[in-house]
Amino acid sequence: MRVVAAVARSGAIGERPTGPILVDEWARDSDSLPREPQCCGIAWRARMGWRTAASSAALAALTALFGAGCADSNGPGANPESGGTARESSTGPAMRSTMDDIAERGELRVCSTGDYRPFTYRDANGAWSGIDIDMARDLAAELGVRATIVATTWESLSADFAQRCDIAAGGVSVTLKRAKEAFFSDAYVVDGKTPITRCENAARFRTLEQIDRPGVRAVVNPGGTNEKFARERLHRAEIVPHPDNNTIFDEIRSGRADLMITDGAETKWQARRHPELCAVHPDQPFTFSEKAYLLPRGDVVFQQFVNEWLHLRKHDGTYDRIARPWIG
Ligand SMILES: O=C(O)C(=O)C[C@]1(C(=O)O)C=C[C@@H](O)C=C1
Repeated sequence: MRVVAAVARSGAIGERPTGPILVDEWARDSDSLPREPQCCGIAWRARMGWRTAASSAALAALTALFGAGCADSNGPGANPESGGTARESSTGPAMRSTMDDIAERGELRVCSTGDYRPFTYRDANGAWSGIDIDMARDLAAELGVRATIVATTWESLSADFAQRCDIAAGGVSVTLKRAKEAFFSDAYVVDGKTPITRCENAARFRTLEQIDRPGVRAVVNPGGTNEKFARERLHRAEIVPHPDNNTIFDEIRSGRADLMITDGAETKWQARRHPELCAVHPDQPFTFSEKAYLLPRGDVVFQQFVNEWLHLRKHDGTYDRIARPWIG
């Protein structure tokens, strides 16, 4: 699993970067990130880059709300003593945000599935753990509220999120389908789909051509990007649905299924837990995908805050500290 140190450090807002800047396994980045110009109390991060293009209209509205001085940090309003207008307009009518609802409620509602380690897990006693569970708790602490984890499923994630949650966390992949309905935070992990199988079969299932053959049983959890991948890419192999993602790897161990194609991070975690299972080329997966937090559509204020928090936590050691016990 690779970690995104910064999604895009150059280019104007809305401009697609040449590619994510990656660091190896949880490596710490240096302090050498370029400083972003602060504008009207908001860091207009160039690293927000192309993903923010989706919210450019909302950003434009925010810019208008906070004043034209935002456009030029050397322009009128940049210096509070210059008598410019930016400061005045920033005290104008406040833009209502999920941030305000969270503060009033005293609670951050976090949708999570609890079935995808190392990111989210709910044990038999109902206790939650995982990298993204701890990260969500850290976000709640930063907001000065309690975190309430709201159990959801991959099939009902989008609907549950829209109705019941402020954020969804737990290995959520960025997809364009979801991006039509919600915002995403910046990505914090780059991953992709790769096979996991019993080790004696690892050489047999390296390519999709090898896997997609009659007689091969690929077990699949419903509702997420795994199922989408399997249904789009496997036509001759048998797709074996298994509804419980916490017991799905037992299907492979027992021999009832031959393999599963899932995210590299999960194959590594499960292979460490079950030595008879092998992650097949988890660092050269079949696909490119990113993990991010799902956020309310249109709420640029909350999105900006979450991105600032995430950026700092990726660089102050918090993310590494939380992730290390899960990834070794
Ligand atoms: O849908 C997504 O966002 C996911 O990445 C979740 C998903 C999936 O693709 O089904 C990924 C791996 C886990 O095995 C469970 C769920």
